[in-house]
Order: sequence, then structure tokens, then C-alpha cells
Amino acid sequence: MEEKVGRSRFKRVCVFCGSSTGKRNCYKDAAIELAQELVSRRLDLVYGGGSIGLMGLVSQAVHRGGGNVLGIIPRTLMGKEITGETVGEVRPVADMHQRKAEMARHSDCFIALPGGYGTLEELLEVITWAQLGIHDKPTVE
Ligand SMILES: C/C(=C\CNc1ncnc2c1ncn2[C@@H]1O[C@H](COP(=O)(O)O)[C@@H](O)[C@H]1O)CO
Repeated sequence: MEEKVGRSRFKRVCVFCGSSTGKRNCYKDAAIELAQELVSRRLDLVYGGGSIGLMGLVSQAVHRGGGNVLGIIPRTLMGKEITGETVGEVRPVADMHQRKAEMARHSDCFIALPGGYGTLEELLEVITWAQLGIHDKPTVE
């Protein structure tokens, strides 16, 4: 894989994405391409901690490529969003609010891939936090 290591102001990238893969293959392709890009730039992945859907694809591809993966997931969702083996570090938290706060705290920027209402909610939350001056980390949809 081509390495694109250069000077970057980002080290840890938070990825919001679907808990399903969606109906079009291009969603899965985008998840894998993003994972490969993170690996080639030696950027760490912070994500929602699930092993299903696009969340699973991105995290597994980053881990396979040798990248660092930090998953943050509410304890109550572990049975629903984690199936089989997990990759990297999975940090259980008390609830959805703590998950979003921890994901934001451990990241330098945010990227949203295709997803459902959960992804949309996560994305809007960090955008509105930026609007309120709670953080100044960039967001890419
Ligand atoms: C229920 C609460 C807040 C509003 N809902 C959500 N907030 C944050 N994250 C959520 C919410 N609902 C689902 N999610 C997570 O998003 C991920 C992607 O889901 P998608 O629907 O497939 O896009 C997934 O990990 C969901 O757990 C608390 O007050």
C-alpha cells in the first residue's frame, strides 16, 4: 500500500458511519477506501465501537492495515452492535452522551460516511458543538 505519511495537524480521526452497510456497494467501498487512507497516512481511528455495518468494515480494515483503533460504545449497546471479535481497544461507556463526548475528546477531526439516523445525529451534534464554540475541530461529510 502506498504510504502518504506527511506532516498533518491531525493524528486521530473520528469516523461516524452506519450500523448497517446500506443498499449500495459504493457505501462499503467508501468505508474501505477511507480506512486505507487512514492507514496510509498513519492516522488513528476513533469510532463507535461496533463490529456491524460500515462501522465494522472501517474498523476492521484499519486494524488489518496496522492502524490504531479506539472504539467507544455504551454498555447497553454492546450486545446489539458487537458481534464476534472486536478490533483494537473497545472502551465501554455509560450512555450515548458519554460516547459522543469521549469520541470528540479523543479526536482531532470528524468524518461522516453514509449511515442512518444515528450517524446523522452524531454528525449534527459535533457540528452544533463547533457552532457553539465547544470545539474547533473540522468536520467533513
Ligand atoms: C438516544 C440518544 C440520542 C439520540 N440518538 C443517537 N445519538 C447518538 N448516536 C446514536 C443515536 N442513535 C443511534 N446512534 C448510533 O449511531 C451509530 C450509527 O447508527 P445508524 O442509525 O446506523 O446511522 C450507531 O452506533 C448507533 O448506536 C441518547 O440520549
